[in-house]
Amino acid sequence: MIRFDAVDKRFPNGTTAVSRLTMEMPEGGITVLVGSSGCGKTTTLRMINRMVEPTSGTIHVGGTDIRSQDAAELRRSIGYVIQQAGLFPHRTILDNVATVPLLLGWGRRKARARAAELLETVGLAADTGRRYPHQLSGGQQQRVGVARALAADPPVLLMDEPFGAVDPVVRTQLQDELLRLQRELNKTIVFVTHDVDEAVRLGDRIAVFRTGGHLVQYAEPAELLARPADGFVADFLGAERGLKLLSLSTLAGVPQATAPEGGRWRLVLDGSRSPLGWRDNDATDDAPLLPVRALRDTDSLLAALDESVASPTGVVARVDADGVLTGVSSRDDIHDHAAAAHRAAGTALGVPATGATGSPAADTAPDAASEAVSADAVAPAKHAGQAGGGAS
Ligand SMILES: Nc1ncnc2c1ncn2[C@@H]1O[C@H](COP(=O)(O)OP(=O)(O)OP(=O)(O)O)[C@@H](O)[C@H]1O
Repeated sequence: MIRFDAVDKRFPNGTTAVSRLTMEMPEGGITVLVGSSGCGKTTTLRMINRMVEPTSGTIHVGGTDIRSQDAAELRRSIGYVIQQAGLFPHRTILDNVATVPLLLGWGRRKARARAAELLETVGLAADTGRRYPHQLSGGQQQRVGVARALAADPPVLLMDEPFGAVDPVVRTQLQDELLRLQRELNKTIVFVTHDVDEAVRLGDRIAVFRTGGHLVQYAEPAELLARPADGFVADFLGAERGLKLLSLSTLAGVPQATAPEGGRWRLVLDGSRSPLGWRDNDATDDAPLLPVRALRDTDSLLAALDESVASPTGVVARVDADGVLTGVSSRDDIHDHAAAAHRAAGTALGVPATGATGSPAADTAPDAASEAVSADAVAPAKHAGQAGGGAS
């Protein structure tokens, strides 16, 4: 766990970057720091590995006051990933990844073996190791950056806008990879981003900062979206707060019926009972099938809502993990469930907002028990590994 106690940072030019920051970043979780430009996110991150020293207050990592540790040693024990990856241009990818193990005295052979293993872990081909950074795409460079940060197997990983410079498709892939890695590695990750969707997708907890390094709200994504502490947080989260909240709920609890027969639309299946598309019975026999985006229980309610309005059939095809049809869900059932998920998260007007809370234990859980929505349905979709995606 990382703990900030009344931490201030004032730079010599008089700028207050961080003000009286008290918060805990839980072990094995992803804590995301968000807020407008210049609000102190990077300064907060860099104080954790002593690249920036606090003006006052204390920071503990794993129970140890970081001032009691040698700064260089501390830095080597904490992974650090930045935008543009920050790779050494004249070193091969393998040597870039092996940097910290070599500094730690592992020996060249062992360090390179570890580097090769990590390239595979982050989804890069083995021969990537022989190349130089300029011979890789931006997304590949970011993967190398993550591999390099993981090289010495540090318990803590600091990530400063690591996916900020890549296009949206690659960004989503990198986010998926990070979530996959995190399920295996269980690191304590502190992640800075400007992007609310990225924060909601990745964060176990999200800290929203305002200029001057003031922590305005610190909560789980669902609570943040359902109960922004004030107008600043609500504005920062954006107009589609309600839809973003649905990206955190899964389709699991939505009722299913058998696929329609005899009406205008018929679901065509292949030999393994996987949906191929919708047949319009009013159209000619040679008319192409209408595409179907079949969804699994682990897909998000947002994906289901999207499919339910995009499909003229008004129903969403549901499949199991093998892609085999399990039934269909109606637009009305999906809408009802979406509304229930909102109520469960406490979005009803008039629910008092929660302010900045330093300790995770101080936050109140949404009162889900009274709502007609199953626990599965409000489980974060990201942990199911299928956030927003459709079955294919
Ligand atoms: N070395 C420095 N000397 C003086 N002021 C600094 C220094 N580093 C940062 N600042 C100021 O401290 C404030 C917080 O900066 P910081 O980089 O932490 O913000 P940020 O939230 O990460 O911003 P961004 O999202 O734009 O990266 C800003 O006003 C910035 O100009």
